[in-house]
Amino acid sequence: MSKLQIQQLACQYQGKPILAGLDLMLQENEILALLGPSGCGKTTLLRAIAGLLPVTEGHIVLDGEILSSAQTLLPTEQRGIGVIFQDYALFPHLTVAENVAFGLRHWDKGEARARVAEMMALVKLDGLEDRYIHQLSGGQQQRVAIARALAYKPRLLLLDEPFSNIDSQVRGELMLEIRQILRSQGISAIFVTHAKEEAFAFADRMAILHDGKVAQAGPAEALYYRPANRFVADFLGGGNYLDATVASPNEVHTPLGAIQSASELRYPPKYEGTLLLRPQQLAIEPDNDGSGVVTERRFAGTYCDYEVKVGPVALSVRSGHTGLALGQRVAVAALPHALVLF
Ligand SMILES: Nc1ncnc2c1ncn2[C@@H]1O[C@H](COP(=O)(O)OP(=O)(O)OP(=O)(O)O)[C@@H](O)[C@H]1O
Repeated sequence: MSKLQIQQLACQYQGKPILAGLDLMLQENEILALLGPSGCGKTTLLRAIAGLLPVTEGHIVLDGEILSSAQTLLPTEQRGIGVIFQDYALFPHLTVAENVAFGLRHWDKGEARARVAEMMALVKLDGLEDRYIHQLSGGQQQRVAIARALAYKPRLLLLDEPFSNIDSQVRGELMLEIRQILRSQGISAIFVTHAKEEAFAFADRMAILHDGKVAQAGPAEALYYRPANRFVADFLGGGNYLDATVASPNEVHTPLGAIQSASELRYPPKYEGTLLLRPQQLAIEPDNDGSGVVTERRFAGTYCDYEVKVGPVALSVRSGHTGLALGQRVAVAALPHALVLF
C-alpha cells in the first residue's frame, strides 16, 4: 500500500480553481520533489495535504485514512504531518531546545527531554540548546526546523522550498545531510522547489505540476530522458526539437537524415511529430566534408557547449571535444538511444 494517495484532487481560492484532477502517489520512506513554474499550485497542494485548505473534489489518503475529501477535512493537528515552511516559522521568543520541544507539550517530561536531546544530536546542534533563533545562521535555523518537525514522529513531512534561504555554497552539503537524516528516520517527505538541480539531488522521484495537475511523475532520469510532453521536456532542460516523420517502428526521418531508435516508437509510420534530442545526445566530429559548422562555443571545463548549424537548423550540442573552433566543419550524428517523439 502506498503511504499517500491523492486522487482527482480539486482545490480553489475564492471560487477560482487552482488544482483540478490532480493525481499523486508517495511510497513509504520516499522523498518526492514537487516542481513547477511559479504560481502553478505547489504550495497550494502542500496546504491541502496539511489540512490548511479544504478540497472541493477528490481525496487525500494517508496510511489508508481519508484526510481530505469534499465531505472531510481532518484538522491539521490530527493529521500527524510535519510542515517546514520557507521561513521555518520558528518561535523567536523560545530557545532552540524550547522550539524543538514545542510539539511535545503533551509528552511525559522526561521522555520529551530525551527526545529533544536525541533530535539535537541528530541535526548536530548539541551545545546550542539555549541559544535564541536570531543567534543562529540560516543553515542552523533550518536544522532547528527539521528537529522540531521530526521530534513528534510525524507520519509525513512537508517542506516548502526548504533550501531557498541557504547560501548556495553550503546548500549541496546540507541537502545531502538532511536527506540522510530523513532516510535514517524512515521519513516519507514531499518538498517543493523551483530548482530542478535541488530535485535531482534531494528527491527519489519528482512530480512536475502544470495547469493544476501532475504533468508527469517519476524518477529524475525517466522524466529527463522520457518526458511525456514538451512542457516536461522543456522544464527539465534544454533540447533540440526537430521535425520528424516516422519511417518504420525504429526509424524517423529528420532534417539531419534518418535516425534510428533504440526502442520501438509509439507512433505509426508516416506520423509527423517533433523529435527531442538533448544536447548530449548529439555527437560532433571534426570533418571538413561534414554537414555542420560550429557557430558558437562555450567552454565549460570537461565539456564544451556548441551551437552547430546544419543548413537552416541550429543545434545545441554538448561535446567532450573541447577544442573545436568557430567555423570548424563537423559531422553531426545522434547517439544511439530510445528516441522521444511528441
Ligand atoms: N490565499 C490565496 N488567495 C487567493 N489566491 C491564492 C492564494 N494563495 C495562492 N493563490 C493563487 O493560487 C495560485 C497558486 O499559488 P501557489 O502559491 O500554490 O503557487 P506555487 O506553485 O507554490 O508558486 P511559487 O513557486 O511562486 O511559490 C497562484 O495563482 C496564486 O496567485
